[in-house]
Amino acid sequence: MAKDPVRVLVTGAAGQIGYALVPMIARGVMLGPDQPVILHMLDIPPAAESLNGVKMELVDAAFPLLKGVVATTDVVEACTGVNIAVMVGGFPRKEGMERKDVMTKNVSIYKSQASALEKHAAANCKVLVVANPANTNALILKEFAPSIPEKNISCLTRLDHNRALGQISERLTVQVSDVKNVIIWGNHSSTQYPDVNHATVATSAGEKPVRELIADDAWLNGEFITTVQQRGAAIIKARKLSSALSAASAACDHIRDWVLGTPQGTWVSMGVYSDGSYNVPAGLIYSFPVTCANGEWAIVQGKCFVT
Ligand SMILES: NC(=O)c1ccc[n+]([C@@H]2O[C@H](COP(=O)([O-])OP(=O)(O)OC[C@H]3O[C@@H](n4cnc5c(N)ncnc54)[C@H](O)[C@@H]3O)[C@@H](O)[C@H]2O)c1
Ligand SMILES: O=C(O)C[C@H](O)C(=O)O
Repeated sequence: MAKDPVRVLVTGAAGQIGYALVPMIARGVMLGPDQPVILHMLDIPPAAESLNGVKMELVDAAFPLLKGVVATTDVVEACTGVNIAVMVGGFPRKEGMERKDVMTKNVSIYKSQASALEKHAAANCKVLVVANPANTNALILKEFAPSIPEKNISCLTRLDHNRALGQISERLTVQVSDVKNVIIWGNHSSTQYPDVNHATVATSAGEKPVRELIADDAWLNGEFITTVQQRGAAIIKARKLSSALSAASAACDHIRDWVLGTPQGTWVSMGVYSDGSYNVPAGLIYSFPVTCANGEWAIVQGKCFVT
């Protein structure tokens, strides 16, 4: 029997991440190839015409899984009945700025959208904040939507996680799909700590530690870390725009693993509220290693990087 459609909200849908993300969702990249979806797309009035253009393209693409499109500048209409909310709406930083420099503009958006989600989203809606500063925006959303369970509010550090996998795979000339269990600790900012101390690579002789295979601690403790920390800035310098296709893909990975589960023996990085694990103050939104099953994440314990 065909599944009921899932309603997925994308805010900032007329922007560049939105333009990369909505076709991925409509193709089943986020929720699976047998899961019908109804897309809710929100943007602000100056972007209304462009948003309508995205809607026209979604119709023209004739995605078999796409059962409806709501394209609106009305936050209540956008949030009504949504099961998943991907919060991309906001302003990206420009070259030379830190992500916290867009804080004033973006945080106020998350205050007002928190109450719309709280009042109008489906019960148990899962929320992913992408817009920067992502951890702070998620924290604001959590504080201003107290009836949404804390465990349902997360922010994106999967892009950093995927960037770390990508750097290891390039360095070792192995398939990125053979590398797993890196960890991004902390904020989606240049203060994050990308950790390879438990990461492994699948080889013909079994799983081997990344540190052993790379055999270059100076690179792993230096250039590797700064490359991952600074990758967002490097993309902005190269493209004159911030990352979009990789951010959209990471958002799909984040939601897919949260809803459908992480593979056995694999963890991923998610920005989630701290329960005090690893002595991170309780209530902060912080990136930890997590496994997911039955639609719930759990922080992986015992992977402390301070030895
Ligand atoms: N967490 C991550 O890994 C990650 C990665 C890449 C980008 N980002 C962030 O994602 C955000 C979006 O990036 P982008 O490149 O798509 O930007 P963009 O400027 O291309 O698109 C943002 C869209 O948000 C819309 N918007 C602004 N205020 C809004 C509001 N109140 N409600 C709804 N929509 C609103 C804008 O009109 C625009 O269409 C930025 O903050 C960027 O820094 C985060
Ligand atoms: O770096 C940025 O400002 C955009 C995004 O957060 C990224 O990491 O690519």
